[in-house]
Formats: sequence, C-alpha cells, structure tokens
Amino acid sequence: MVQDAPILVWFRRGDLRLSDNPALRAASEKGRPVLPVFLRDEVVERVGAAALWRMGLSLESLQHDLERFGSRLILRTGAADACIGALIAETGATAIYWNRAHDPASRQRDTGLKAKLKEQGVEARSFDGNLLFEPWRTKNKSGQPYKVFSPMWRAQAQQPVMEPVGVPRRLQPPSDWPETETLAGWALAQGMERGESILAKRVKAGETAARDRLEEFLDHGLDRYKDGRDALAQDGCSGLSPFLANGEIGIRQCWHAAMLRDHAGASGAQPFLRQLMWREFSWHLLFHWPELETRCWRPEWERFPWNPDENRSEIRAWKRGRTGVELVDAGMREMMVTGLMHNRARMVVASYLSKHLMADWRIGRAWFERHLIDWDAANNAVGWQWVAGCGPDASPYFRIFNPDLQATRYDKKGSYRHRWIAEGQANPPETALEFFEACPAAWKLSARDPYPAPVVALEDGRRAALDGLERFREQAPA
Ligand SMILES: Cc1cc2nc3c(=O)[nH]c(=O)nc-3n(C[C@H](O)[C@H](O)[C@H](O)COP(=O)(O)OP(=O)(O)OC[C@H]3O[C@@H](n4cnc5c(N)ncnc54)[C@H](O)[C@@H]3O)c2cc1C
Repeated sequence: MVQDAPILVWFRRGDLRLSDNPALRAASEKGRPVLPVFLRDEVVERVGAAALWRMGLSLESLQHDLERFGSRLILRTGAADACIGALIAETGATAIYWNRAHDPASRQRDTGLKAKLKEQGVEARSFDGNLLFEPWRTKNKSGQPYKVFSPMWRAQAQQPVMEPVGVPRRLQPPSDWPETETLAGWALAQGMERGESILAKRVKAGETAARDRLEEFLDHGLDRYKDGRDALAQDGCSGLSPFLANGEIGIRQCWHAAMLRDHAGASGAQPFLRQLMWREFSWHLLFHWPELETRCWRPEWERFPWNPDENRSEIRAWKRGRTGVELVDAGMREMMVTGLMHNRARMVVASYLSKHLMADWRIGRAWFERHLIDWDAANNAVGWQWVAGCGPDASPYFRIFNPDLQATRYDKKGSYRHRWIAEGQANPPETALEFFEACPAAWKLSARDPYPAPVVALEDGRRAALDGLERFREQAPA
C-alpha cells in the first residue's frame, strides 16, 4: 500500500540535524514510516581528509539523536543512484525527500537522480534547508545574480527569512530495517595521517553541541564580536563554522537567534549577521558560477603569471608552516593542530601564497580543502579568489597583506605566534608542541630545529608580485 510505504530521507553533509530540517519534517508529517539514509557516494568521496573525519563525528551524533526517536541512520556506500535504487527495491519505499545542496557536483547528481526516479514513479522532493534564500530567487535590482557583497547585504538583510522548522514530533519506524554499513567500517579517519587524536581533543560535534556553542557565543561573545573578531589570539568569533559545514545547526537558526539579539540592542549582532550573509553570498556565487572552485571568476586572470609548480621548496615551506614568516607559519600550524584557522590568518596565509610566492591560488584552495574541518566549498573558493584578486568583489591584487604589519596590528602582544611556534621558546606551550605530533612524520620536523630564515624576504616577494601584476596588465587586452 502506497500510504504505508516508507519515505527515504536522504541526509547529506550540510544538514546532519533533526531540527530545522524541512525534508525530515515533511516526511514525518506524512504519517508513513521514515527511513533516514546517508550515502558515502561520489560527492562524499571528494571531501578532504580532515572534513571527512569531522563529518564522521557528526554522523555518529546524528545516529544517537535518531535512536532517541526509535529510528536509525542507514549507511550505504556507492554511486547515489545505485544505492537509492537498491534501497527502494529492498524497502518498498515510494518516495525520497532531501534538502537541496548547492555545490555543482551535488546539483548534477540530484538533477539526474530526480528525473530518473520520477520516470520510475518514485516521488522525489527537495526542500530548502541549507541557505537563508534559494540562490535562483535572489536577484539584484537589474534582475541579475549579485556579484558584489554590499548591495546583497543591504537588500537581503531586510528580507524575511523562513522560520526554522522544529524537530519532528515522531519518526515512524519501518516494519523492517534494511541492512546498514557501520561508521567503524567506513574508517573515515583513514586519510588523516597523524592528526586525528590531536584534533579530537578540541572538537565537539553534533546538534546539541552546535546549539550550545551558538548560545554561549550569543550570551558571552556577541558584544565583543565587532572588535574581537580580528584579534588573532582572542576567542572572538563564534566557532560555528564546523557545525555549519556539517549542518549540525541550520543557518536560519543562527540568523533568527542573532536577529533576536539585534532587536534587543546587542552591539555585535549586525556585524555577526553580516558574516552570515558572506556565507550566503559565497553560495550564491558558487550556484551561479559553478566553475568558481576551479576557474578564476574574472577569466582574464587565467593569464596571470601564477606559478603552478606545487613542488617548489617555498610551497613546501608554506604547507609545513616553515616559511620563516611567523604569522604565516602560526596560521598554517593552527590549521594542522585544530583543523581550523582564524579568519585573519586565512587571509594572511592566502595572500602570502598567492602574492609573495606567486603561487596559483588553487594550490592553496586544495590544501585548505584537505586540512580544514570546516571546509565549505563556497566559502573556501570565494575566500581564495577574494584574496588572490581574481574573484568577484575581490580585494585588488595590488593589496598585498604584509604579514609583519598584520601581526603588529592583530597580534599586538605576539600571543598568537607564541601559541603556535615552538622554535626558539625556552618553554613552548603545549599547542606549539602539538604541531610536531600532528604533522606527518615524513616531514621530519622537530621543535628543537632552529626556526627557519624567511624563504622569501617580504619586500622581495611584494616586489615580484607587483612586477607580475604589471606584466599581466601589459599583456591583458584593453
Ligand atoms: C582563504 C579563505 C578560505 C576560507 N575557507 C573557508 C572554509 O572552507 N569554510 C568556512 O566555513 N569558511 C571559510 N572561510 C571564511 C572564514 O574564514 C570562516 O568562515 C571563519 O573563520 C569561521 O570561523 P567562525 O565560525 O568562528 O566565524 P564567525 O566570524 O563567527 O562567523 C560566523 C559564520 O559566518 C560565516 N562567515 C564568516 N566569515 C566568512 C567569510 N569571510 N566568508 C564566508 N562566510 C563567512 C561562516 O559560516 C562562519 O561560521 C575562508 C576564508 C578565507 C579568507
């Protein structure tokens, strides 16, 4: 009987939660058995090592949350259409619901699958659960997608954002559960070299932890956010990015909670909402320009004399936190130890790579993709293109961050560098020493090594970058 047939609810990285989950909520309201599913499919296979490991913690937490409802999470590996086809055949499901993902690979997969399922008479419904506004509905005054952040912020911040839907009241289990693979069997930490145990010390995962983090930040961090968000050594940001990347909290939940504080007069609410809108802007761009991760948004920048050679010793030094430029090295080491990097440091290390070292920004984008636990396809691509100067609304290429000046301004007392760089300190803090445990053994790094001399003198690097810009401008068509 169709009215008793199960509905598959397909969770993805980006919506691993029970609240503010429109697909799950809609399925639960049908009064039919609900079968939650997560696939290790072609899209998941692309996720970098650290983010994949972090996603495993999310899935573990989601499993527990579902079990509290008498439900389960069915895990399968393989191409999405084969896995879904098999589950339909095994369970008699006649419908599948999911929340839309907006990265190009997911869109391609979902569009093909939806058409195929419809042909087979299966109800395939998608919901908007991952953004404040669906990107095809958001248009500038000329009816075009936004290319510049500020007008989008001014216009969209005034638009009503859908209220988050609540946790389902009940999840009716199917009469028989299909077979599931196990998270242990998936061994999601496999690609992590040595970093897993170090990262694990600091990571909290899951929907409850995400909500706690948001409340803690709103109660104790929001008022300091405007000035504190740039201070490298302070815990001045929300720390929500890994929760958002996995969808343990919904963006609409964050937005509405911050709006309430804004209405109550909290001074940091507007700057925080603005950053949430940057995430929205990034996804808006990736939706409308699906090549954003791999191609310069400004096509003429493909002719910029980036150096594509990833095997240069300077690039190796950048990856290993051994450039001899303290702020750059501190940022890169923070990422190795925590899977995260302060936003200011992300900008500095990205500028150093794409300008002082003239490396192709895609080398950095891919390295972040492998090492960040908050990896987000849109934020990462837009962040890199913004810094490298080839994206929409980008910082101009001639704006070259001077890491030493940035350190003077945003790490006045040197606490951030002290926290992450052990060499030369009589009693380095644990954080600085952990870098040597977290990085691959093959790098053969030791805290007892002398700190390296700069691989490029900052002034030489800046000059070379500006010369590159001049050559590029001379040969670019008018
Ligand atoms: C080169 C580069 C790469 C980046 N890669 C990523 C990435 O892979 N994943 C990621 O989530 N962010 C990325 N960012 C953006 C930003 O650095 C992080 O979102 C931020 O540091 C996360 O910390 P938080 O949650 O405490 O931020 P908060 O300052 O508390 O901000 C709250 C939320 O707003 C959003 N946000 C904040 N700043 C930005 C921004 N500049 N662009 C887009 N959204 C923003 C994020 O969702 C963030 O979680 C990148 C930035 C740069 C310059």
